Amino acid sequence: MMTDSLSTNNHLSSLSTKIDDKTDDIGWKAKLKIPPKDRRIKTSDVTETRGNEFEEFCLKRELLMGIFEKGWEKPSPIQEASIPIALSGKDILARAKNGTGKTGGYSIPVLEQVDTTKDCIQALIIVPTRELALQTSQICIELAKHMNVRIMVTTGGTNLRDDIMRIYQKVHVIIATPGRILDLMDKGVPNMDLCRILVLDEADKLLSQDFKGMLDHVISKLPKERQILLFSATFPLTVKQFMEKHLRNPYEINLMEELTLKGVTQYYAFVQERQKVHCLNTLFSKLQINQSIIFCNSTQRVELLAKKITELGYCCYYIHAKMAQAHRNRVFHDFRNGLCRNLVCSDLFTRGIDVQAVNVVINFDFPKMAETYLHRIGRSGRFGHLGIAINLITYDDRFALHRIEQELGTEIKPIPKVIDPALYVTNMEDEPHEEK
Ligand SMILES: Nc1ncnc2c1ncn2[C@@H]1O[C@H](COP(=O)(O)OP(=O)(O)OP(=O)(O)O)[C@@H](O)[C@H]1O
Repeated sequence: MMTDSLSTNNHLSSLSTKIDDKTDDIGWKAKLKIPPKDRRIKTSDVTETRGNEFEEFCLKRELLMGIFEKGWEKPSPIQEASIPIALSGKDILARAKNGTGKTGGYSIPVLEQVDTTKDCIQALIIVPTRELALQTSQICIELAKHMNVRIMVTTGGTNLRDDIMRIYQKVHVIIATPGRILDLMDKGVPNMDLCRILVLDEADKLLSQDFKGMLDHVISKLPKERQILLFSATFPLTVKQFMEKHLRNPYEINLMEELTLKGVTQYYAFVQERQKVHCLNTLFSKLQINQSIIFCNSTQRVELLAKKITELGYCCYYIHAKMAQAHRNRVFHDFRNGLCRNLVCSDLFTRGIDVQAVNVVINFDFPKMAETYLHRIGRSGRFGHLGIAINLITYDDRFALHRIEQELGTEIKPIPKVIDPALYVTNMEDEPHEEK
């Protein structure tokens, strides 16, 4: 009898534990600090999913908490496609449109795979610019908020000795620009023996001539058994050689039937070089700019134009690679926080930079390459939102305009007298808005 009642009691207590677990299971989500919902219209570039939930990927509870507290309710198409495959340990080449969530597509599986009981570097994420490294590390830190993962960012333009000291403390994930991580590796500072995951974000840029084979060098320092994840919106043929050399039977994801974003309407205005500033002035007076990014083709022109815009009476920051890093950081930080409406920049900001409030991109100077054009206009219309891209085209640019239109299979229309605000202005009533 005794035994029976004991076993019944045990049974009851295990039942109540299960019920507790269950309520806890429901309860943990209710306790999260979820940011206000983003109710802006989104295009099918991010809404056309298979209907998966983040919970379905068998992620650690702590990671799920970070994802939901970031305001990410459901995985975007690239996240649905890449997370399960990356978790299976396969090499991946993933191509998806700008602003559709590639960062989450690799950082979620990276964070999930880190074993926090081990005191060693387990993943290396490389990106082409310092600002992008900062942005990416910020996202990883937010996603890992409830985990014990130690994340470190290391880029040029900062004190090398400080970074060396930090690496000697416990680090699990490093986010770096190529020059700095190679510097550190050449000094034998980070122990990469157990770093089994390498991510190249904006992979085609990292594998371009701009980085002179640096990535081959980085890979030579990693263990033989490793997983490589390549992400970008553009994969020119030049990437093939690298793939054949370093990737093992990679899983290819290509979510880009068309190349341009559905939410971004593109226009051109024919102008003479000397009319460009006047034309920009007209655009400023007519457009409803929430925030804008204006691209020039050289650092000199960035500074000159920023000066002219300021003289016209508009608030404007500028950023390019020849500025001191501390200054660059301040500009990036303040622009992202909406302290100024317009940012003039070089191609430093062409890739990856995510400022959700940008609804207008202006190519003050038209780029030469279709890839550059695509990434530049992708600074607006983030996560399926609306935006416009306006290109100032001189006589000399006319062939490049047609070539890029053809290469991207897209239409860049002549600018109409009036641009319908419905194409690029969302109701920002619920959002913080600073008058300039
Ligand atoms: N699942 C999600 N739900 C809601 N928002 C998301 C989700 N995933 C990402 N985002 C948001 O979408 C924006 C764009 O994401 P991200 O910068 O990763 O895009 P990307 O594809 O890497 O863009 P690019 O090609 O320009 O580098 C970010 O502001 C990010 O917070």
